Amino acid sequence: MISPQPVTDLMWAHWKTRTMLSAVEVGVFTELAGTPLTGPDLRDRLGLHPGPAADFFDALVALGLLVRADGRYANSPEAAEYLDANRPATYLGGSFMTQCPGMADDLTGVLRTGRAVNEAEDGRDFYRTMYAAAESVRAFQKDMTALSMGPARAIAVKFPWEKYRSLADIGCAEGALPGHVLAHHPHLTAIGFDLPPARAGFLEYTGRLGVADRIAFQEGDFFRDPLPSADVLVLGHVLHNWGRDEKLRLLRAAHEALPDGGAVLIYETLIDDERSSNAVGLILSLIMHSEVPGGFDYTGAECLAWLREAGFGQVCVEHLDGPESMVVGIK
Ligand SMILES: C[S@@+](CC[C@H](N)C(=O)[O-])C[C@H]1O[C@@H](n2cnc3c(N)ncnc32)[C@H](O)[C@@H]1O
Repeated sequence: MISPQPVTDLMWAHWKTRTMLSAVEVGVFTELAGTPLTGPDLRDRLGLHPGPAADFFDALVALGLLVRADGRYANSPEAAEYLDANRPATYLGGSFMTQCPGMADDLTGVLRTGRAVNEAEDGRDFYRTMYAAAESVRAFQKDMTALSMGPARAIAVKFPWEKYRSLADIGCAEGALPGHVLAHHPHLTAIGFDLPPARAGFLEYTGRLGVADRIAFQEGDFFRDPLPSADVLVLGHVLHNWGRDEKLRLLRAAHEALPDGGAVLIYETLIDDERSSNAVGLILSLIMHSEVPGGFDYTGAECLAWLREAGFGQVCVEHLDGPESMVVGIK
């Protein structure tokens, strides 16, 4: 008999997400920061009804977000790091709250029409609209940090930074990648390169990480201006916004800007070469179809071929964390 479990698991995934979001919304993880509490104390501080509270807290234990010891609840290490609103350099809860509810409601329409829900014509149009108001710039940047925190921290330890002195993050948003890499590697300096509206958020976020004296923001348009020069050029979740020709244009520009021996480092939720196991990579590609027409996610094999076409001799793919991988090309 074929078990229905794989499909019911996907339905329950929705409820698991909903439970985490309610915990973020009522402030469970922020309340528990540094202070384990009994169930009744936690419930009273959060103003929750006694009926469902115990099941709610224990569900969070089962989800790995809380731990329970000696009758008290405490944050798991992951919840303490990423869901406590008082730790703004690593807090992801706010972005989850805005990204998750209703986010995918328009997917069926996109599948039927092939048109972006926001009616953007391409990536340029998407950013023009997104960056029209300061609040939407900051909200977008926080969403980018929620996506790039995992790969940024993995890249900080997996890439051989000891061989290099400088990096430039092209399309840096808030600067999660250079911020976390510099926090791990005191010998490095960095430039964050992005459109002018990204500046304020970049300075605020990297300032919080205590690396402001080794990092600078350089405004520019990567389709019009030369890329900054550095030993390593990073393109994180950038190529997937664009069509094949623009992807190649960016890789050629990176090759031109790098010194001999310099590296381009691309990180994305790379689709596996068989296009059958990295569901997040494939779903993110669907999100590109619904937000930035022309953009698409791609496999490691495709990226290696583009890098060779752009002139990079030595190229490789390495898994980072969860659905994310990096592709490196040496000039
Ligand atoms: C999808 S976000 C990725 C942000 C970040 N690298 C990350 O991994 O979270 C793409 C970034 O490219 C920037 N960008 C888009 N068009 C650009 C252009 N023409 N020139 C420079 N930056 C651009 C956007 O402002 C945005 O910060």
